[in-house]
Amino acid sequence: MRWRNRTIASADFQSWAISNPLTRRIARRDAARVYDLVSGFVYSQTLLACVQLDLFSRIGEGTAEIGQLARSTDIPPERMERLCQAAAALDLLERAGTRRYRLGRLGAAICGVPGLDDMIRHHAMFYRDIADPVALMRGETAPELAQFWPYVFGQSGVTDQSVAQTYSGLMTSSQTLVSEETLRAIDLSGVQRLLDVGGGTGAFLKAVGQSWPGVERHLFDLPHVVATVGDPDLTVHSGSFRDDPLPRGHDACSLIRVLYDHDDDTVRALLAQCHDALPPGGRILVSEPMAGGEHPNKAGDAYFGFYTLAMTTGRPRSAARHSELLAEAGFASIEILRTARPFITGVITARRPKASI
Ligand SMILES: C[S@@+](CC[C@H](N)C(=O)[O-])C[C@H]1O[C@@H](n2cnc3c(N)ncnc32)[C@H](O)[C@@H]1O
Repeated sequence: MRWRNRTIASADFQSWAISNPLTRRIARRDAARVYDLVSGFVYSQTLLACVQLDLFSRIGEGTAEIGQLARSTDIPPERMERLCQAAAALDLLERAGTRRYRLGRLGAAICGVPGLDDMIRHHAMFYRDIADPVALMRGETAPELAQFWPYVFGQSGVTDQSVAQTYSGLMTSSQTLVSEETLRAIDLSGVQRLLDVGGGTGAFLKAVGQSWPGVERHLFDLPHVVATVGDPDLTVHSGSFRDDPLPRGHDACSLIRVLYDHDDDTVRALLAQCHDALPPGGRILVSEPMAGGEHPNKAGDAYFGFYTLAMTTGRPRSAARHSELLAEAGFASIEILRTARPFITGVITARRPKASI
């Protein structure tokens, strides 16, 4: 490895590799990847500008001319053209003639995911938080995300109904893909009563109802969050898992995108609570984006690593680490399930052993 890196890091080797027919392809690919790493932030900001200016919905299914887009967004035409060209380079838009654009494949895909535009918009805050990554890592900044997701600091943190509504709205809209992936991976046959702990506005339980209509669905979340649940088919329990006992009488419980918000001590206490609340043989389901452990991945380790850093709490965990924490809480039959899009979520199930008291 040391030899490999020393060789690759040599300028002479780089210029030889790019002209040698045997190594040219790899050298070009690596150079392009480095270029993308350097430019990644610009790409993200291009996307953010498109979303903030509603370019995708302005263009819709048709085409739009630069002058028209410039007038409707109050951006000078020359700059609008720059943005459209940048967006076209990223497959967000496509050229449809001189100074005219239609949606590109990625722009169309973004329109097809409900709530994704809101998710992208809230990244403006995250980007500000990571603008000085070293200061963030040293703890010298006051990240905005820590204020945006105040519930992680406990029940008392949420006092403003509008704050609860904003983050619940984001969670609900981003839940569609997570539910899809989770429900594709798990089998709920035999489950009679499911408690979704930290269930937000009930989007996951709604999806459970569609795929598993026989399952009785219960939701537990903070008082300000459950106040936004409008589904009469759900039984709602309000409380904080930090201070209140979890409701009993369920044979399964789920934690969807809950654990990565919290430190190990909170997670240990919560898993122990879930274990105690379940009957012997009861199932627990954990679904959230996961880090890669020995094989670091972009979504878990890079994106959520920094996201939770900016939240100033929580961390992404690998499936192996989740398994350790589940075993520590007394769970057995731990299974790491495969999902088609692990960058959206990873899924683990386990059971309270039949013999445990
Ligand atoms: C990241 S959101 C996930 C919501 C939902 N499970 C989803 O995937 O869309 C985390 C959820 O945990 C809830 N939560 C955080 N701390 C809590 C606590 N102490 N007691 C109960 N729920 C809590 C939040 O209110 C929020 O709804």
